Amino acid sequence: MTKKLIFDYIVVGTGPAGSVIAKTLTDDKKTSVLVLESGDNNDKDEPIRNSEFAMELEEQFFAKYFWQGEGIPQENVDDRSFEWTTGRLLGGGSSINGEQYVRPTSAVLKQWEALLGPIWSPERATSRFKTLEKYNGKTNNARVRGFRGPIDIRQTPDRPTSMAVKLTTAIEKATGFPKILDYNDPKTPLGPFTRWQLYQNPNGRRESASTAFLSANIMTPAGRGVNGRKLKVFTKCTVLRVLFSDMRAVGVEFLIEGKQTRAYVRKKVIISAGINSAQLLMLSGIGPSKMLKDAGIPVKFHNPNVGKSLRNHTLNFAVFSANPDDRAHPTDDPNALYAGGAFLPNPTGTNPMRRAVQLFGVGSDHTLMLGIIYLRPASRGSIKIQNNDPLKIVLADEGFLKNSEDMEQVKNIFKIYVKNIAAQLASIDPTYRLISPSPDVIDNDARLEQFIKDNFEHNHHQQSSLRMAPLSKGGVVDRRGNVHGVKRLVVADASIIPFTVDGNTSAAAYLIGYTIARQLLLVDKKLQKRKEKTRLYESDEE
Ligand SMILES: Cc1cc2nc3c(=O)[nH]c(=O)nc-3n(C[C@H](O)[C@H](O)[C@H](O)COP(=O)(O)OP(=O)(O)OC[C@H]3O[C@@H](n4cnc5c(N)ncnc54)[C@H](O)[C@@H]3O)c2cc1C
Repeated sequence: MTKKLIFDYIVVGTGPAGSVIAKTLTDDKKTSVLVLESGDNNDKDEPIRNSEFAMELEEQFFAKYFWQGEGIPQENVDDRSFEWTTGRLLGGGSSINGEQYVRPTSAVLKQWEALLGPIWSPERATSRFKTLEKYNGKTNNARVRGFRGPIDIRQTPDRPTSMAVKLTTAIEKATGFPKILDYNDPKTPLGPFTRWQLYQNPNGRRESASTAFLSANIMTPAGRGVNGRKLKVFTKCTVLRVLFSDMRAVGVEFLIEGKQTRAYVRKKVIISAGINSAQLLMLSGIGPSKMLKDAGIPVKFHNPNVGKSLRNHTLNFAVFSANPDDRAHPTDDPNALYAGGAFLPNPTGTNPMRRAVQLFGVGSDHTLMLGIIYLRPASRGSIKIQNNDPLKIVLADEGFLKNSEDMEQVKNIFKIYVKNIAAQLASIDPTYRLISPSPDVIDNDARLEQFIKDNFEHNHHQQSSLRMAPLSKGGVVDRRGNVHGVKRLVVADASIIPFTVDGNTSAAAYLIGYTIARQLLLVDKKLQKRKEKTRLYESDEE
């Protein structure tokens, strides 16, 4: 690679945020974008295309498709360590995740708007989701759903299994929330439902950021933009740091085919590296000055907020015996993946209209597992670099259950929701019995606490380590993703989520990527107009 690489923009990472940015910026066929992705293009691999592998991917974290690593032992979870990973392949996390499509609710987006202004309002978010999605499902509110966008969303299955019907009926009876048709309708954010909305084509294949935004109508298999699109995508290429001229980002240094190389920008560098974005900022001299100095990195801008405020939802499971005659998946739809679900408020009755709990059923022949996500954790973690080696894993402390309030909330979910759902399920079909935790564990506070620790997991919903907020309010980037303290450097991905989202995180990452790409284009347009005006003015003067 001898030619100097110069583009209008460089995008690091092809997860939901990076992919939508790359496509949106190059739509005009004038703007040039270089995309650098550490992983390979595995879109054709059976485990990636075939949604039936989703659960296996989540359990096995295959080295071929995932970043390999663990976070630091979690003090409040008996020093257990948990995977610190995301997809390392085209599409990032969206190519290996559990496919659940959940938009953040208006309650959360109102917080975003109050802090950051109208570009993040619930109304604008709804309008952007409409543009992005191609909803293949039912709703009572078609005005808020999109049916022609690039991301295929399948509501599935058409005919729910008896297992899903029993579970959701039990949730309905146990909580008093009636079943809902479309949980992504901002008007119906709470209640049980039999049909999940999954990132899938109509035929049940996985829809990822790669298949939606970097597909054959956008680029060739070699990563070149088609139909005049000025796009270049390099895979197997790991960005090491951002290059600066004074305080202005001018390019990046990266490894490709084992060689250290540089690429430069005319406009901006955009980091969309997900859980690795904080590390990239720190390696580039933006972060807490003491940590950077200790690591031997020259400080470009001291910002103690970098890597702080990391959040993740908690995940636990309750296991029920099931009726052997009930099927886990419909015979005609093995890609349905889940046996019903629900979004519920805090079980103790505080904030009764706000989502705090996500439930999802996973069936097998003789059991029903109920996944329980607590969506409003108060605990915060942090990301620290160990030294100036870009390939050295960070010290990721997820801070699970650090705030004792979180343990109380998870216990309440078991004591109130799980116990009542178990009672209702048993009354609907006595073959459904709560096996784990057993009812006596739920009734014993100390044993329940231990069960929650032993059984603790997470759903890889890491967010907010580079919060989008004013500097004085713990921010790392402004409302348009511009990194505080330097110029021409943007972060756009799940790491900038300003307030914890109340559902899975990839929809928020798509929203962030798309919104920021649109803002960049808008600013470019304004600058262009200003330049034209100046030119006119100058020619009048001549
Ligand atoms: C196992 C699992 C299950 C999940 N289930 C769901 C689910 O069901 N629904 C849901 O909505 N969300 C789910 N998530 C979360 C969701 O996938 C992420 O929130 C989402 O992918 C984040 O998008 P992103 O664009 O911020 O970053 P990512 O998707 O993480 O993309 C970052 C990209 O940057 C690349 N990259 C990183 N560092 C570098 C570097 N230095 N140089 C070059 N490239 C780099 C990575 O390889 C990756 O491709 C799950 C995640 C995991 C891991």
